[in-house]
Amino acid sequence: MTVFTGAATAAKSSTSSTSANNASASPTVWRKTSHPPLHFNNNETRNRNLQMQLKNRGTKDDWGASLRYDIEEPTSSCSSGLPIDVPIVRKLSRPLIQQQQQKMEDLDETCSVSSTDSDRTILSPTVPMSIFDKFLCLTSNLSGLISCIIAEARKTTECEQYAVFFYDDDNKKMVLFNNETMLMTGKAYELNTGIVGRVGATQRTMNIRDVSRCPFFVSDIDEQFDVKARNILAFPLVDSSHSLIGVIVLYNKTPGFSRNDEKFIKRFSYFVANAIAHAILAKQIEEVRTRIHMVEEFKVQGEDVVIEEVDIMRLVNDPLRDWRYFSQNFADFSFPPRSVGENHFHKASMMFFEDLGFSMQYKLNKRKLSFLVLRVSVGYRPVPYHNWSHAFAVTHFCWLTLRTDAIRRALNDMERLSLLIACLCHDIDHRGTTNSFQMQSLQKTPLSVLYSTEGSVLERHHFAQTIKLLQQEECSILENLPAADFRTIVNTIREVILATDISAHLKKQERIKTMIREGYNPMSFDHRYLLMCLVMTASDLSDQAKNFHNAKRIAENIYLEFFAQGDLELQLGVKPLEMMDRTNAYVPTVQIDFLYKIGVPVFQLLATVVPEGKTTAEAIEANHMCWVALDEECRNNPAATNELEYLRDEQLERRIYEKVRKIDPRAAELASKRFEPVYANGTVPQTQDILDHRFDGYDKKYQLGCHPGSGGSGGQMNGKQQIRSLQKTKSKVSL
Ligand SMILES: Nc1nc2c(ncn2[C@@H]2O[C@@H]3COP(=O)(O)O[C@H]3[C@H]2O)c(=O)[nH]1
Repeated sequence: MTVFTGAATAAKSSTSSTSANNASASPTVWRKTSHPPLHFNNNETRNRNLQMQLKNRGTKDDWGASLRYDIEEPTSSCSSGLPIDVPIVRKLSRPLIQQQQQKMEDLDETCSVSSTDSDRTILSPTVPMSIFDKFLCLTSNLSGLISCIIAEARKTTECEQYAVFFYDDDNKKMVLFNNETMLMTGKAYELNTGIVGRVGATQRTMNIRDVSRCPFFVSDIDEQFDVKARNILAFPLVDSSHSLIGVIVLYNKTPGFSRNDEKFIKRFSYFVANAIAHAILAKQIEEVRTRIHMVEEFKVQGEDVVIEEVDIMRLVNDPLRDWRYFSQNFADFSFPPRSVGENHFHKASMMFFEDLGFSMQYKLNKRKLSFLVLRVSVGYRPVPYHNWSHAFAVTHFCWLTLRTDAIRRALNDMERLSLLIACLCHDIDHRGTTNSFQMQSLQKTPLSVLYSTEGSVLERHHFAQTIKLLQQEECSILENLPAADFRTIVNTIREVILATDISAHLKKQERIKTMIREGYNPMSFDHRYLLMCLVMTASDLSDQAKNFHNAKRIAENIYLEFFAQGDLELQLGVKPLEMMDRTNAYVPTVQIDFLYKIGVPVFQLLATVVPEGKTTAEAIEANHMCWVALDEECRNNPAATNELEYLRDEQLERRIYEKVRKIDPRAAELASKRFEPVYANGTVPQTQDILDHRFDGYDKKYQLGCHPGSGGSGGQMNGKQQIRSLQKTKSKVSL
């Protein structure tokens, strides 16, 4: 059997001592990197091959287009005198030659390196099976697999850069792998163009010593990621079914890629090809799953829920209600709207449109409005906080604001109608996880695939769901509007729903402060936009501007969501934010920070434009004081905050009010203000605690054990300092 270990046999152009790594033989004779060795005993064959080499000299065929090799388990290596672990490489694509036993002395005579033991080992680098085990463990993460493969290749070949191309069999193109979410989204090139395309077409490795002298080199193709190629080792990835998977290009090794590098690559590429083939298959399966999920995402949440005719007729036939039907205090800014009971949310939502005159003014079809309100309510998922009761509470606060003289003067009717609809729909299909969860989670949620490039992933989805509802025949309440007005309202709804992304609000906060400081100018489109965003954000945070009991209980629901997300992230191997990690979160300090940096400023700003809402700023400042007092109480007793139950502790709540009363009696009065249980006229008294959304996590019973967070209330000020700072601010800004 003719056995060779790739003994390099440059054309006899230089002394036999030429190093295997020598860049090339004399300039006039192109070194054949892996041309069939000439050390056959049969002189006739030898001469024929020599003539072929000389004939091909300097032509495109003389470019080290190695023949395909296959790796065969060592069988007779012991008889060949080769070290036991050297795999025997047998050519597949050459005519099977007379099996001849290769004597080691032949190697000395023909190979271009001295055949000492160490060289022989170097000549035939084996690739430890442990590498392939590593590859096979990564087939579910294509990017990770590619990184691992390249790391192994660079470790052995010491190349500077690399590029990976996959073969798109459908379009017969080589596609650059750019780590994008979806496969085959990179730049595509014709097969057979450039070195990449030639290696793909011939399925043969090419080792180009000097790209500037290679006729196949095409810079636009063969130089990717701003690499300036000097030399290239490009090898095909061909799986065990001889299908081309792709091409890997290694750039710039000093002084050039050697025979050994080729040998290594030939062994390496076979396993790499199969590992990548599996990873691509896994990726394609994942993409199909994502596409299926994305199709699901385009469905309106709850669209499978049948809206019963009886429910529609109950709303349609319900006589027009005055707001006093729900409670004598229903129109107070301090009234906690959930207390009317979930069975009244739909009716009250209908009343908002009537009370503001929109039903008459825009000829809103009552049946369609009923259908929309019912369809919106089933569009919310039963998560602890971002649920239908949150949407109702937000819409109630918006209704309170829209009916004030200040807002009637500041905004036109279409803007006010847009705000009301936006509040009702602003969190439709919320999953109880944050935007950053959509973007960071390892498996890329379908929403992040759909919207991640623009940011505000969830808000864009909420808007998409809203528009789909408004376009449904049964819910098209805006059908009687002129097309231009419809577009104006839809655009306004989009802007204010996007404004509910708290990170978007923080970017606008300074502009809103400037608008307030300079005085609201109704002739300014920017001022109108900023005011609508402020009303939307205040409505979204309004639970924190009610009494402390309401604020605390709703905050509990927020942390139920946060902790459930933290549990999910831990399962996914992602470290959750401290405030979402139930074992580390300490709610009082998170609340103190959130109210001081976001909540209180929002209602102070709103109160300067809407004097009728002045009490909301006082209420949220009072709640900030309560959280500071709660923090002091809990710090003395850390064990008490091991669960969220302490937020339901009525005795603790009374102690908080006593502490605050000593500092600011007015604040204590606002924080402790409770409304009698609400019995809407003629309905069953409320039994179930409507603030209660008991919840056991998205997929696991949650283990509690949060401990007080280290350090103060975050930022540079502790709670007491923040209170003093707020009191100073209040004295400056005339509320
Ligand atoms: N920590 C904290 N965050 C809140 C509170 N109220 C609202 N938020 C956050 O403010 C965000 C406003 O937009 P979202 O409703 O999407 O999500 C809301 C919560 O993440 C609160 O009381 N505490």
